[in-house]
Amino acid sequence: TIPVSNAIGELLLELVQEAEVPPVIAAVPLASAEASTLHEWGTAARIVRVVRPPRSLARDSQRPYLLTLHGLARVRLPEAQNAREKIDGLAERIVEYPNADDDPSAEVAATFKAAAIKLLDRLARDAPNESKRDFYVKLSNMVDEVTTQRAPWLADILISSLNIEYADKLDFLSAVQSDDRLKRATAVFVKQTSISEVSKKIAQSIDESLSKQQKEFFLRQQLSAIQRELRNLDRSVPAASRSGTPDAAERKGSNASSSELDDEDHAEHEEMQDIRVKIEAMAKDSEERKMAVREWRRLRRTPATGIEHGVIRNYLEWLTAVPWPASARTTQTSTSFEALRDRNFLSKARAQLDADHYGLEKIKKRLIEYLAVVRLKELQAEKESHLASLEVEKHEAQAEKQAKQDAEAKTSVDTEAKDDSKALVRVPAPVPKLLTRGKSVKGPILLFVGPPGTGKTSLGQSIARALDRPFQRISLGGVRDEGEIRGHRRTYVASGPGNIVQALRKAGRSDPVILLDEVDKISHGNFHGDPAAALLEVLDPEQNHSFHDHYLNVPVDLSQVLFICTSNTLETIAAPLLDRCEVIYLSGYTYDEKMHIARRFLLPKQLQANGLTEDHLSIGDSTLMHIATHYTREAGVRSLERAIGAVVRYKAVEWAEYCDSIGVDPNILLSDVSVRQAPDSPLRRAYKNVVEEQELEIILGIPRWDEDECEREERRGLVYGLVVTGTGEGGVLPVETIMVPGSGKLKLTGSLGDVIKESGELALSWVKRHAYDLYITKTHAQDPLKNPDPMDVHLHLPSGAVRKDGPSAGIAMTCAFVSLLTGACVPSHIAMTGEVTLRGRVGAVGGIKEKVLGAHRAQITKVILPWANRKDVEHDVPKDVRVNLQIVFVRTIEETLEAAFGKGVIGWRSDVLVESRL
Ligand SMILES: Nc1ncnc2c1ncn2[C@@H]1O[C@H](COP(=O)(O)OP(=O)(O)OP(=O)(O)O)[C@@H](O)[C@H]1O
Repeated sequence: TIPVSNAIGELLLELVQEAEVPPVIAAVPLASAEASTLHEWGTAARIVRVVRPPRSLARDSQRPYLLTLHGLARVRLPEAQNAREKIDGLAERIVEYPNADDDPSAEVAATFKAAAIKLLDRLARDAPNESKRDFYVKLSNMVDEVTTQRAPWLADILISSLNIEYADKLDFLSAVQSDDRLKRATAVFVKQTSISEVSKKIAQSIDESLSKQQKEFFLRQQLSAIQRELRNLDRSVPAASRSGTPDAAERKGSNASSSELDDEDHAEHEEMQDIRVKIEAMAKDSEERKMAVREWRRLRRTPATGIEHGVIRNYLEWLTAVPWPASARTTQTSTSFEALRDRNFLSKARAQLDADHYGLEKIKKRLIEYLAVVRLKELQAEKESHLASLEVEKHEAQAEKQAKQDAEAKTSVDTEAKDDSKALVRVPAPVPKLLTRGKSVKGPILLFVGPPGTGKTSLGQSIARALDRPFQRISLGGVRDEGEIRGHRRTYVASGPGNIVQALRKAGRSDPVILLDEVDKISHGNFHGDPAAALLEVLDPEQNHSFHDHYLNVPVDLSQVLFICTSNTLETIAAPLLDRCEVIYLSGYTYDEKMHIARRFLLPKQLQANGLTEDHLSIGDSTLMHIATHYTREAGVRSLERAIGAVVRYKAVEWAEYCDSIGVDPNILLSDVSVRQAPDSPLRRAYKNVVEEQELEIILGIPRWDEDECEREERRGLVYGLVVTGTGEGGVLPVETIMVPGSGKLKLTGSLGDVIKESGELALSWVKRHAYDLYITKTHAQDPLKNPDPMDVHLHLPSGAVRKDGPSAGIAMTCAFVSLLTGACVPSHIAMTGEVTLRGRVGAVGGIKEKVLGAHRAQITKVILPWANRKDVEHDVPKDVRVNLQIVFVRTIEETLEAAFGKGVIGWRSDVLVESRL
């Protein structure tokens, strides 16, 4: 059955209706699919049926007639080339009937049958479905059973019904003789068989290479399809049947609106893409990129539901989140170098430090020097790397030029008959390196040492602000495990990177300022490794460009990070760590400085934090001073800030109650309230925006330091020494002595170390040696502790739980023994520090600034210090403290006794004042 155009269809229909027997026509194919000329051979066929298109579509001229024909014999068109126009008019006389009644030879028929069966078997094997296979099998059986005479007829049938090239079919149609037809059919079948064999082979090999990936792909597709189905199933369960379950409401909510929780496939895909983009942004050939690529591949291979998948994914997230220099450079150069290139950088930095901190002049000066050095080095490094990149560009241009020249030379060498002298051996010039890594661009590591609350941490923040870099703080207090700094290996459950890498990630840039807080509180070697040793690697500029974090397991470049350490004391810091740092001492503030800090920084900060303004609350100088002296006793300002915060909060409550009572919004200013005040009401309260000194007891409670003041008394055997506590704060410590019945021994208590014990014994020995000169005994030979009655001396330093050591209490203990044995008292406004020798000399001691400031805070008015410490007082003690304090410098114990007890109070037999100079 073939479609024919409407015109031909109408004609044929007429013909059929007019004819008595079914008419015979010639069906002639086109010479090729695209050609407009006819083929020379066609088929004579009887018309079986002509079908008109349905009436509803009749007007549609595109709709063809369907013509069913019964083929009878081959026909030939001698004038096929120009038969086209005649055909359109349906010519009557055009064909010849060649005679094709000869018998084929048995041999040719057998070959034909073999070829046909082979092809049909192959087609049956490769058939995509059952019915096709049956079709080929039936044909094959027909071929097998056909007689030699009928073989050409079967060849005609096979060629017409198989999927064979058009040109081959036309060629076959042109054959008339039986043998010729069989031979041509055999050739076509052999060709078809080999085509199908080759294409099967190709398909198989492609299939093998794809099957692994496809298998994974198909499985994943199936998995997600199953998950989707399960979700749909879950949604279709009636809400009532789930209402008893705890998460019913939640699920109901998610059904109602298409929540982002449903979109997990999409989110998952986006996250993976994000990781991918970050990996691609990493520097080529860098360790981190290699590692990331390796892990990425592993991730793709592991099933998404496995534990391993989560571990690798977590690792990749960390690895890609660290700001690696190459990926970060583009963003950070623009901002951090911008700040450094600014001509006013130093003056701006100075202004920043001044805006954040009061006083600390020497420290600020040192910090400005430090910042200047950092700036110079960074700019220098940037210039060098710029030059290096120019060098690289130059080198690349040269290499390109050289390659071009070489190519030209080669062609000329080829044409000039292989002249050896022209063959140039070029040695490539070494490629200059880009200075991107391993280049430390910072100054020394700063270590701020001082008592709590003296602004160490906030100075670090100011430095970061001045450099326009992110600030991160890592608290090392109580860090016992090396893993906290270096991370834990990935084999540990729930492992992660150390706090250095975490800080880098949070900073988001490879050049932040990282403050290592409380380095003195880090613990040293134990069975968890040595965190202090790990810190050494972090801080060593020679090593930290390839810091090793156990979790990431690739070197991390810390050379761009500015590290600043803080500590309360130097005593517990390991020597190698101390060696890497430049120590800057912050020794505490005088009351005057505290007043300034409170007024300019702490009060405004607390007002803002508690939602008030200066209009709502003002605290007078004397009130602030009362808070500082009676409620705090510290080197820093942290307790002061807390106390001010408590006062501000108290007033904030008062203000809110007041506003509620008069019915106004608490946001308005106090000055506005007076205008809008509501008429008198019984609920109305009063509000006073000034805090007086006497109100403090109601707000802050009973002063903490009043009792201590009272306890400082003038007493036999009691002397006040000056100390520095473990946190670096200076203060006053009483040295108490009493006589108890005994046998002339010395008893020392109060958690004393060896050195302080020895200096106690030394002081007593000196007093015993000079007991006669001091009018304690009547002869040189008498022991003051055995005469008239045998007694023991007990020396105690209060705060027994706090460990004390050092030689600096020497003169205080000596004075205490003298007071105990003579009965004379040292006034309670005097405090002293100094080491004694057996000869009665007074030696220099440390911590003078802290001690003097501590004495000043404790309202001591006279301090006795060793002569050798005059320079410390001159350099370190603020002028306003020196003005308010009488400082006496002493060289010997005799001078100390005179300064402590008063001139002439302690008698001295003058005949012994001659000391041997031998
Ligand atoms: N000179 C100052 N000027 C202004 N504010 C200051 C000054 N010194 C300290 N402060 C303020 O005191 C508070 C405590 O300071 P910070 O936290 O820096 O103390 P720290 O020395 O780091 O203490 P710690 O040793 O306990 O860590 C901060 O709010 C800080 O702003």
